[in-house]
Amino acid sequence: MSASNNKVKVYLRLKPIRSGGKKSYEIVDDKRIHVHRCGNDLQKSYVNNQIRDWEFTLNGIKENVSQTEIYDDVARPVVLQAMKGYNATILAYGQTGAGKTYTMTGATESYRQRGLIPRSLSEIFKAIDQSIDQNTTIRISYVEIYNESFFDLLSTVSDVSEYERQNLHVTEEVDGSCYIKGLSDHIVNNEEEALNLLFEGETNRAISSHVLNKNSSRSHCIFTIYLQTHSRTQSDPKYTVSKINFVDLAGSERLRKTKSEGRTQTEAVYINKSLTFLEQTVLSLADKKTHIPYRQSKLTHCLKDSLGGNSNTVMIGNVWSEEEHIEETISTIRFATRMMKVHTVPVRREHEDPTKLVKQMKTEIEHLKRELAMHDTLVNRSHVTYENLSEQQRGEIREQVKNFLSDPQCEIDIVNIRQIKGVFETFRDIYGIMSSEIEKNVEDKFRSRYTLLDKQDAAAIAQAQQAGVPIDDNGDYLVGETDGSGYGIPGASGKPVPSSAVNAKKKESKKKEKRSSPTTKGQQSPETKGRTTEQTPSPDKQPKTSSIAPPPEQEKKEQEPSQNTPVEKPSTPPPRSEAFEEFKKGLGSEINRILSENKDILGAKKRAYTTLARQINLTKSEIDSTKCKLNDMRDERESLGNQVDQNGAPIISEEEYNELNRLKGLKNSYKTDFEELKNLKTEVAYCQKQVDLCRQKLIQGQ
Ligand SMILES: Nc1ncnc2c1ncn2[C@@H]1O[C@H](COP(=O)(O)OP(=O)(O)OP(=O)(O)O)[C@@H](O)[C@H]1O
Repeated sequence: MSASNNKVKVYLRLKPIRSGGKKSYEIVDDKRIHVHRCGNDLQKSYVNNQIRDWEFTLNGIKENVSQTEIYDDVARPVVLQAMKGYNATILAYGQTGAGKTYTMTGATESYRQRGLIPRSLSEIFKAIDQSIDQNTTIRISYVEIYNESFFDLLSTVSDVSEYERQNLHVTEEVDGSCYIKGLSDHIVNNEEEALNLLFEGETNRAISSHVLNKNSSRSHCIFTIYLQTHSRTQSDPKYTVSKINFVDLAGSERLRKTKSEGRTQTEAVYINKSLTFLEQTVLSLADKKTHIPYRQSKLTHCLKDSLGGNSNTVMIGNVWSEEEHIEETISTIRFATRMMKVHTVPVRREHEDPTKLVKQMKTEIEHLKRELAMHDTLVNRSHVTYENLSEQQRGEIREQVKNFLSDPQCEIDIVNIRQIKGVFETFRDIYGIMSSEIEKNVEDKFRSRYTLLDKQDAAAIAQAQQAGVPIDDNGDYLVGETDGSGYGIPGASGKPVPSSAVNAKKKESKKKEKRSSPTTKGQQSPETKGRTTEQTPSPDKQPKTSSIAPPPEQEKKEQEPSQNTPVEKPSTPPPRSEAFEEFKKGLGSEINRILSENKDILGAKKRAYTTLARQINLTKSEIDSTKCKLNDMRDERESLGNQVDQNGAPIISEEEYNELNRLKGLKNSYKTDFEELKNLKTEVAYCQKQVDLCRQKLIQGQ
């Protein structure tokens, strides 16, 4: 068994034939069985007379074998796998009285005839006792499904509440494992404790008597051994969990044969029904159907992980050997062959103990820290620590960053990741301080230029309106509406007011006024308006409860400039393009000059590059055509028969000689030009960088 894709292994166990009984089969080899109808059957009406012989191949045919052999061949391999962390399921299926309980539990009165469960327990506890490096905890549960209801067979030895006892139901785990919620499980420390629980459960099982079995199980029973194996090494957080399900199914029975009546008959109906569901599930699994009807019955639902799940699953098909049971025998073997087609994917269920894991990681961190410290000492970095930064260290980093920002020559030495993070955090702090300072500066600048009106202050607003400041119904000062697409100063809500949203009539009348009297008091010239729109600060930088209006005196001065007094600065700066042009002529003239120079040089270099590239292409095509020509000459020469000198070299014509020389010259100039082109390319890139740099400086300087 392995963790790869597996198929369910199926064995057939034939119950020893009673004395005087007649067999209906021959064993072909240890895997094949030949079943045939005897002549007597032909008289009976219930057989299909057409088919009389069948041959089946299974994983093993067990006739007259001891309980030991069955354990060693069938159960032991999966039990050993379970001890390594793989789930296991052992199923006993077959006709009533065929020996399922005998196989699973054995004959309690005889030690030699003990079944797979006691033998498995024995093997497990022996392995636990012998293990030096592993510590395994064993828990046990025992449940029966009687008339389609779960019953905890160990509830008598546990303090399970009545509610839990009545409400056992199947739950699926994330990894696909299934368990019965509410079912009691019991830790056992040795084989004896485990066997006691097995016998306790056995006494609680539903048993009835009928013609074919005086102790017939009337329910499906699942005895489960849970194993949790930890390493004895304290630090190892890994542990495995697995379980072994021993499933003793109730036997299929023909009421005619068992002569069941009353309660036993009802039980038989339930048993046969749930076995039909089991068969349907197995059929769907064997046919790889997309929907598997696990939930049809309690049995298939709780065996979901054993049938086509993550378990190593084996099935023992128990059959009677006598010919009178040939129908049931064939039916059991058919089911067994279908079961053989069911795939399972056993997975080792390894987990990690979180407490141990944390402990292990802490130790690992300590080791790594020590290793780092040793490494730092070796490379003379003994001053480096890996603890959290102290206040003093943070102060030092702040100082380093300040120096770095103020002095372009200053560099910050990288020491470790924590210090880098500290540096970035300091940058972020400084950025935060700077941006709020900038915001404040902008606000102060506006305050120095404009008068802020409190929207609640009706008197101030009236005064402003008297002075000709356009204020809308909301008390907002109207600006930025030259083209209908700009945005105004935000209203009290703080939201920017789209110019298109402003009352259209007002807008229209204002336009008319503007056309008739461009310098009307309170109105701005189109140019000034344009500037206002351009320089309107972003809405969030505005005081939220105030509107802005230019002081009336200042505005008057702006609109009625006197001949003698110097022209007042406009209330808004010029548009960007205009300001930029002014800057280029003034403060930025030097850098602008350098930029133009660099541009000229760049232009010249680019032109030279293009010319040279063209030249190279020409040379290349000349080389190609000369080569062609030389090839033709050589071909012609060779077709006429080569003449050679005393050294054996071919004698060529003067024309061919000249062409060869020409080719040589062309190649040389191609090589030289190509080198020059490469240099030019570098120069162009360099000039481009210089131009970009100048341009950047010019933009930043404005
Ligand atoms: N291989 C065997 N060797 C000896 N005795 C056997 C063998 N198989 C079954 N028996 C005996 O046959 C009887 C019926 O067996 P068992 O109770 O195990 O059948 P079963 O399949 O579990 O029936 P049911 O489905 O009705 O519970 C028992 O007395 C048992 O000891």
